[in-house]
Amino acid sequence: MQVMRAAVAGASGYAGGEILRLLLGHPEVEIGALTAGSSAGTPLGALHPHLTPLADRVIEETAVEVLAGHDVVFLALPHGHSAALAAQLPESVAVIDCGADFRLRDEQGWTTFYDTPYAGSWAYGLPELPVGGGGRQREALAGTSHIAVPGCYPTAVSLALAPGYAAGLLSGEDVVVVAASGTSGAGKSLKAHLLGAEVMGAMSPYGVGGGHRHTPEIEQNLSTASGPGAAGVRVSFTPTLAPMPRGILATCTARLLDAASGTDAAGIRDAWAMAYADEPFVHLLPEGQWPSTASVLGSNCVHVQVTLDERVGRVVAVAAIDNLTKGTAGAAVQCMNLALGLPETTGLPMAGVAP
Ligand SMILES: NC(=O)C1=CN([C@@H]2O[C@H](COP(=O)(O)OP(=O)(O)OC[C@H]3O[C@@H](n4cnc5c(N)ncnc54)[C@H](OP(=O)(O)O)[C@@H]3O)[C@@H](O)[C@H]2O)C=CC1
Ligand SMILES: CC(=O)N[C@@H](CCC(=O)OP(=O)(O)O)C(=O)O
Repeated sequence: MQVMRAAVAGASGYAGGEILRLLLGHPEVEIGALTAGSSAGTPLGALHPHLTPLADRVIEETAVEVLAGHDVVFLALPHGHSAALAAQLPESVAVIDCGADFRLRDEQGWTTFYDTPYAGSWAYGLPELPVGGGGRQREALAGTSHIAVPGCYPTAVSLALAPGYAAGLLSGEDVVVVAASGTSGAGKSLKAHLLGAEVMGAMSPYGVGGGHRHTPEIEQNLSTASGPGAAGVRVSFTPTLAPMPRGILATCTARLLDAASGTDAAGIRDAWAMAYADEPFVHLLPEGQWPSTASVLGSNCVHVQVTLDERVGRVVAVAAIDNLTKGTAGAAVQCMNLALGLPETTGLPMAGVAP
């Protein structure tokens, strides 16, 4: 097969760096242009010393002329930059956008949570998401040329809870999610609250009270899993910042639907086991073993566990991912594989780095 040439815009950032780490191990891809903003002209090795084979490659300016001429372009830029760039790239180029710009199908949801104009929506890049009524989201991705990579929290939360919605077990009201993220989720540019002394040894919530922009994306995904005709899903989502560089641990609880109130813990487990039996990257852990961010570090896997809190009639589902791998760059490469017609798992790590 012909080797594909891939360009990475935002190569100096955390997401761009992780895409490059994965592409270095991808057998069907040759790394083309590396572009960014203020760091144009800098050797990549000065910014990502861990990417040794690319240390001498010099970052270029992010411009259409530099990115065109590749088979695939990864956009790992701040929100609001993707639409203008993507519109100018030739149609033959597959575009995989790690930003939020094209994730939401509902314009109202976008304008409530984002401050840039609504750009529309692209095929949503969470292949494993069950689609209510049958099928998976991957069917919408095969051969598509423009894909919106999910946000990191929506990936963890959606995969934790979706089997319960696809199986018609969970109520869409009264869903509560608390998720912790490592600091790399906030990007590389220094932010006052992420300076070492403040974040080390502390866990703190942010976006409290329904203000986090991933809320509509999580609701969109769980509504997709519920299927047409089902009531929409409303989520109370609280993110927290954890003193670790990478990882997301999402703890999600939802009430059993009245119609499913006779379901016991074994029945819940069966629904999750069936949903993920054939998914290469989503692992329902053995009973009694709970996900930990340490076990998915550097891998494209999602670890999931679920149980029933019988006393209060709530399902408790927990998922762990590496926010930079399955939460961004791994998902982006998985989407590229689907867009280009390659086997979905090509070049993606199944094993984490531990201890
Ligand atoms: N970090 C994460 O866990 C996740 C990130 N994402 C998304 O991925 C995208 C990148 O995030 P992340 O890597 O964390 O962010 P970083 O802040 O680490 O990197 C941002 C990148 O964008 C470049 N950039 C900034 N402004 C411009 C500009 N005006 N023109 C060209 N390039 C520019 C930067 O270049 P320079 O350094 O030269 O200024 C840098 O390469 C964002 O949309 C983010 O929301 C999605 C899911 C999870
Ligand atoms: C710890 C932290 O700050 N995390 C980021 C989420 C990063 C992410 O998923 O990115 P998108 O911006 O692409 O949606 C946040 O909460 O904003």
